[in-house]
Amino acid sequence: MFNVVFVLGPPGSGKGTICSKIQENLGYVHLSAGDLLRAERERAGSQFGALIESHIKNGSIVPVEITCSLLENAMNLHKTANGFLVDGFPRNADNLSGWSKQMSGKVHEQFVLFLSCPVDICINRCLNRGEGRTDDNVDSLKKRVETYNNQTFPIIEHFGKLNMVRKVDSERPVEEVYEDVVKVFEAANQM
Ligand SMILES: Nc1ncnc2c1ncn2[C@@H]1O[C@H](COP(=O)(O)OP(=O)(O)OP(=O)(O)O)[C@@H](O)[C@H]1O
Ligand SMILES: Nc1ccn([C@@H]2O[C@H](COP(=O)(O)O)[C@@H](O)[C@H]2O)c(=O)n1
Ligand SMILES: [Mg+2]
Repeated sequence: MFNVVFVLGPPGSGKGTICSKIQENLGYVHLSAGDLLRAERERAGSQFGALIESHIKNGSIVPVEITCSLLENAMNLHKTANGFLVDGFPRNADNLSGWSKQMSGKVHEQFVLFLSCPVDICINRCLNRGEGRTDDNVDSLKKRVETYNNQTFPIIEHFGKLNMVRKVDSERPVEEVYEDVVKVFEAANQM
């Protein structure tokens, strides 16, 4: 059974940055749903490239069957990992129900790491990220934030009702955020 930590927060809240550091130090494997979708978009022969790009530009959510299969395939490549950081998933009700259908009995969901940061700061971080992403522009970011507010935040609230959310303020410098994140992992792994 794979241990899974979902990592959620607004676009630009620092999910990828913090997950890299956890992967480096705590033996969890970082799987970013967005990165997996971008890789699938670029894969020669993929039948989903155009569909994925259209969702990415519009800040909308790709059907779960595609994303969940990419995640499960990636997990199966790292069978000895301590656990997986599933970054940017589940993002909406379709993601959540599809994941439950495909993954129940195969994973243990430890908790949800919620990186909380004001949206104006997040948008500025994305606009200055400098990675050439097709969705790091003002139009796409407006739509991504709308999707986050209307579809993703309710998923965080859903997990909150199950007492699974560990919230960390990610408006602060990376090192400070990471220090608190490590405490969350230490507490979870002592139980
Ligand atoms: N705590 C922080 N303080 C300042 N800048 C940060 C912080 N965390 C991340 N950044 C920077 O903000 C940008 C976005 O960070 P990152 O890619 O980790 O966010 P993300 O949550 O994964 O975003 P997305 O949802 O768009 O993939 C990057 O340029 C990163 O270096
Ligand atoms: N569960 C997901 C995750 C992401 N997407 C699409 O990818 C875009 C970029 O995601 P990042 O986490 O890298 O910011 C996102 O806006 C979605 O279009 C998705 O569909 N499902
Ligand atoms: Mg990211």
